Amino acid sequence: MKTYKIACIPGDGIGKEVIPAGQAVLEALATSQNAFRFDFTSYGWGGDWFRQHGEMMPQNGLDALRDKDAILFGSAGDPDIPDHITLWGLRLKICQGFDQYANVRPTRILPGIDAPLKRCKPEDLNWVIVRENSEGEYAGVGGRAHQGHPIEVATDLSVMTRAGVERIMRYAFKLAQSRPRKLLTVVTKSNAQRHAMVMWDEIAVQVSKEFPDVKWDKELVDAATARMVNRPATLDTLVATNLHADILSDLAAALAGSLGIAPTGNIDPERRYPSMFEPIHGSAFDIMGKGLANPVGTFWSCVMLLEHLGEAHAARTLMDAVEQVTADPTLHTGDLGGKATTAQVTEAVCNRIRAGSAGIKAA
Ligand SMILES: NC(=O)C1=CN([C@@H]2O[C@H](COP(=O)(O)OP(=O)(O)OC[C@H]3O[C@@H](n4cnc5c(N)ncnc54)[C@H](O)[C@@H]3O)[C@@H](O)[C@H]2O)C=CC1
Ligand SMILES: CC(=O)C(=O)O
Ligand SMILES: [K+]
Ligand SMILES: [Mn+2]
Repeated sequence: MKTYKIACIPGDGIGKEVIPAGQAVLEALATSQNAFRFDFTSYGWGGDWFRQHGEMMPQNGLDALRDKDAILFGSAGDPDIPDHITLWGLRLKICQGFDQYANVRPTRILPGIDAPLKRCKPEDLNWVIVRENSEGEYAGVGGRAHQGHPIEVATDLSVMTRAGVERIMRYAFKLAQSRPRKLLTVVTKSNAQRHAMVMWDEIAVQVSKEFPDVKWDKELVDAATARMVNRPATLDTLVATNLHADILSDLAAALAGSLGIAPTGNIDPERRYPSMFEPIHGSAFDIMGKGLANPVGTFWSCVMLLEHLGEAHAARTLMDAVEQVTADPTLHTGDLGGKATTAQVTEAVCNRIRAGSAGIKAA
């Protein structure tokens, strides 16, 4: 039987709660479908590892992940360690080390979820945000000098390469082409950022010629926020820089009901390295350790992981189970206005998976 090697990295905060939940639903799927197996290896990297070893993950940690079929990731972020240390020491080390340059963030309003926009029907909000995930504002280029003196200076330089922009544009156009509406919005800020973002726009025009059947438009990022709120149905696939898409995707998740339901894949489209799947949220210091975290963002990320592995049937089964559970408000966690715990939602999804496959076996 096909066995997939999956690295699990819960990381910090509620990552430690939602990743075991994700593993449980994947196990339930494997057991009930009996078509493939998972070989999970868990890594205790993150803030606790940092306290013991002075680093978020071992220097050569990527070597342990290299031969995995996929990585399931929780969050990097610890209340007692600066956020830039935790993020760069773990998540960005993996994303950049494995050149996972396409960060894919689908959002839609799942059944049973009371989204905050009163004029937005569920069918009006069905987006995928493609985030450039390897350079731009998060290239890590910059520095500080004269530290502690009145003349202190600090820079974070946004770096965009032609190769980097071309590959993310091509990925986004291809993804838009694969979706029914074949509609792409290129998010930019080329009015104020007059060098790299102008190149970004130019490359969008060039790459668009390879995709004559994709309708596309351009929107400045500030106006894009308003369009998401006021005219959500005019959007389908969006492509944006690392920082812009980071912000827009939290907004998208909130408009669909909660940060706790939104998934993402950090994809290496060329499959040179394993890709990494994670909920878009962070460590959620305010609720960590209480069993209150919504695991749906992780489950949906597991759906993306399964799709990446080519297990389309299992992916659909899991998404169906998740949607059956969100449809029941008694199974909503606090972020969705409910009282359910992480464990109750997880158990409910596992039960739906088992019931679904029992139904198929009986039929
Ligand atoms: N990919 C990653 O590893 C990420 C790491 N972070 C890190 O996480 C830490 C906290 O960051 P914040 O800005 O507070 O963002 P956050 O996403 O952790 O939390 C923002 C708000 O959303 C709520 N929330 C998030 N996920 C939830 C879930 N699954 N269920 C219920 N409620 C949920 C939290 O309780 C909080 O009120 C920081 O250290 C940050 O750097 C933040 C985002 C992504
Ligand atoms: C770090 C962060 O906020 C993200 O990857 O979404
Ligand atoms: K995360
Ligand atoms: Mn973010």
